[in-house]
Amino acid sequence: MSFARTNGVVLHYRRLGRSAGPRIVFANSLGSDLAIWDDVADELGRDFDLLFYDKRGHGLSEVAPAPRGIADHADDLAGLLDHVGWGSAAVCGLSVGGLIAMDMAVRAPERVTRLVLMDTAARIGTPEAWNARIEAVLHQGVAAIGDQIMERWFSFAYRDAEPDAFAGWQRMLERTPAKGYADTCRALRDADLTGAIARIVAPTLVIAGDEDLSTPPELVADTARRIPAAAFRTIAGAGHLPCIERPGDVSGLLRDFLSQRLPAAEQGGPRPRAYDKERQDGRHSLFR
Ligand SMILES: O=C(O)CC1=CCC(=O)O1
Repeated sequence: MSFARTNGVVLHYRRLGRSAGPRIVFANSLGSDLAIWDDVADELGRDFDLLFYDKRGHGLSEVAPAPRGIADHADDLAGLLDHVGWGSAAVCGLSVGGLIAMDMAVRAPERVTRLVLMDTAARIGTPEAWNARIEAVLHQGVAAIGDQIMERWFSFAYRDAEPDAFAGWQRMLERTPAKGYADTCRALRDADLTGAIARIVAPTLVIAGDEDLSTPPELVADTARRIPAAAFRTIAGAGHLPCIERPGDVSGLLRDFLSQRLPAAEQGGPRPRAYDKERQDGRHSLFR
């Protein structure tokens, strides 16, 4: 368990895996903490250098006094990379974590070697829905919306097959500080990267759980189409959190994507011309 003060806030983070391996940092969804990646970490840790963290207002990270936008979350992540001495890394973001990852890929492309966007979109939800959620959480606590959110997070099959785990993930959600949760809802409400993501240059893999009710696959696919070098894949039998419901499928997709040879770009070096040509021609297997 480690902590770093970055961008004016103390973040909780954890490093796992093979320190000489390719680097991946994982950004979490609203109401979750870094435990959601545990099974993925078990599968990827042999080969990859892994960094997990709780975004501000979540898990063991500090709740900042004032609400901040997605760009501030991306700056938090950049500060954490500085703290651990990573100039660049593959960035994997889930839901609001995906917005954080997209923002970083747009504003600091040199830091993002590859991008994995999971169950996310350039714009998520409506201002009205976010305002209603903020009101509910600030007046009644996160538990007041817990049942409703859990229905969107997990497939019915998972709820039936894993009742104890389902209850455990609901406790994670409901223990999120109300202010940290509401502040992140505000950041989501105000975020629209629809135009900006056309500028993403990192090779990108976009993943959707085919039973996701929060960011349905069509919405996720629409975001993939707006990113120049993006491949889109669905995971069968998963809701909004495929890293919990289908960690083997998630790890397999990440491993394939991150193991494809993009030599000099891997740790932030210049991308070879041949690769760009291949990408433009649509011949690279990830960009069909
Ligand atoms: O809580 C939800 O409805 C799902 C979600 C939306 C953005 C996020 O990070 O999670």
